[in-house]
Amino acid sequence: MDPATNLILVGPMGAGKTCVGERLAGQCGLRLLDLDHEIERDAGASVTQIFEHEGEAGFRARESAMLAELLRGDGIVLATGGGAVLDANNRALLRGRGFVVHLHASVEQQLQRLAFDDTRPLLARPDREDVLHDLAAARAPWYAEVADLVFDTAGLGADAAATQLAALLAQRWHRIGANA
Ligand SMILES: Nc1ncnc2c1ncn2[C@@H]1O[C@H](COP(=O)(O)OP(=O)(O)O)[C@@H](O)[C@H]1O
Ligand SMILES: O=C(O)C1=C[C@@H](OP(=O)(O)O)[C@@H](O)[C@H](O)C1
Ligand SMILES: [Mg+2]
Repeated sequence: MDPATNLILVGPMGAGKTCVGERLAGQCGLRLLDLDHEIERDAGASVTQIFEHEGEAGFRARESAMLAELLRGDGIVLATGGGAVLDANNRALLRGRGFVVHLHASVEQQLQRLAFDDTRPLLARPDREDVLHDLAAARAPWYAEVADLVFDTAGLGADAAATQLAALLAQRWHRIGANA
């Protein structure tokens, strides 16, 4: 962890990286960048379209390249995608370029939050619950490897999660140059 730099959110689909990240950035006076949104902007295509045309491997290559580009800068809140921790180089970059928060959500919460979502290609199948359990088991070591802090969003709406996380970060994240 480099205390001088960025705040990075990792965790599974539906944990709230994007929506809690937006609120948190506002509270911390930082800019939110969302890795998926930046990939989509750069590609001129949605994540789903990229998966369709280039496969998951194509998406992962774009994800690694964009992650490296975004983490060249300082002073951002970065909401990653759930699979950004799969690649060892990505994990080294995450650890080296920011304070990493693992936003945790249970599979039950993920299923509820994403019940009507059709923008996540890995969940475009009937056995979503099995997929989410398998991904959680496979990725748990990678989230643990990169995380400086684990924050469980259970029972908290996005606003409350951001407020509580901001309070925790004021104690735990010693950002050089920050007033807090
Ligand atoms: N703490 C929360 N409480 C209730 N709903 C949430 C919470 N966090 C996220 N959501 C909802 O879950 C969905 C996915 O959130 P999102 O921020 O896109 O997750 P991620 O980026 O981690 O995949 C959105 O509809 C969002 O409003
Ligand atoms: O878990 C994953 O592998 C993915 C998570 C998604 O982002 P969110 O975690 O923001 O949903 C997105 O990057 C893509 O659909 C793949
Ligand atoms: Mg997201």
